[in-house]
Amino acid sequence: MTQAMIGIIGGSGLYAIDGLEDAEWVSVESPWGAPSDQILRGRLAGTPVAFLPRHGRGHRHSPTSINYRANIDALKRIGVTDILSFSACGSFREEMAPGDFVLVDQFIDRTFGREKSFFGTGCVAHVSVAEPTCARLRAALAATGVEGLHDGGTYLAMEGPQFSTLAESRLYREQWGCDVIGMTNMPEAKLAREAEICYATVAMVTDYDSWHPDHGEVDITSILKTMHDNVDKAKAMISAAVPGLGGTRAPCPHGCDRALEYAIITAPEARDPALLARLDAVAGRVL
Ligand SMILES: CSC[C@H]1O[C@H](OP(=O)(O)O)[C@H](O)[C@@H]1O
Ligand SMILES: Nc1ncnc2[nH]cnc12
Repeated sequence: MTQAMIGIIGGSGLYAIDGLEDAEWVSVESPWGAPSDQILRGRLAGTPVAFLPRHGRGHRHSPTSINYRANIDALKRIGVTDILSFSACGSFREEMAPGDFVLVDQFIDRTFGREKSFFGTGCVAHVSVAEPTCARLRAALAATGVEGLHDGGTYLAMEGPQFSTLAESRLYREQWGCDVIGMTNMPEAKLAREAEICYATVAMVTDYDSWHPDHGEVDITSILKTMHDNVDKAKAMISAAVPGLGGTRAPCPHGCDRALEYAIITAPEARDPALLARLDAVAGRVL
């Protein structure tokens, strides 16, 4: 039986968490390059936790330059079974107001120019991301009952780093039915699925993007202020959710932890040994 270790990826404004027992920042080497930062490892109410600041401490990496593969590989390598991703986002819904949190259940991936898979020439795999976040983790987060929580929402992942034009904002909201927008949760969620790690996103609303007639353009100063106000709520949510996810971990009822079971289609004799070596942590279970 697997022991749960909860990975927490902190987005803009969330660069560390407090209250971890035996906390230490550890360096994790990955064959996929350098992760965003060291990982803060410790225990929360006895449950092993590994925290990674997505942009690095001091916010050094842009959404495009984050090495998402190294981040997910490093978390897998130190034993993470479940990831709670925390992210700042813009809102397309009047009722999803700045300060509210949205438990994302779907994504539209409009990012480009990022490495989106651990697999490729020499080892081809196709996993399903029809349900890109884990319903079991979402339920645990919903049960924390923090104020202003919306259970379900579609997150538009854009490349950035510039915010959207008004026409894009209206398109995503009116034609595509998106609820929130951010720049980082893709390919992160896809890579977590390839690594067989359950993944859930808490999108923390900081602004109304640019569509809202009463709120004007997105402005980074007010985003950072709202984000600053959101951080305590995020930390409270982490403290409330993590203990219930700890202990011996039954197989995920939604199959996130078995995503690779039938996904690799390259014949064993056609596989590239160099790529297989890099896949040791991510896909070692099935290789
Ligand atoms: C600081 S606003 C733009 C920035 O914030 C979000 O990052 P994260 O998802 O890591 O919180 C957004 O996606 C942009 O990268
Ligand atoms: N409006 C917005 N668009 C993209 N990413 C964001 N992060 C926070 N607000 C955002």
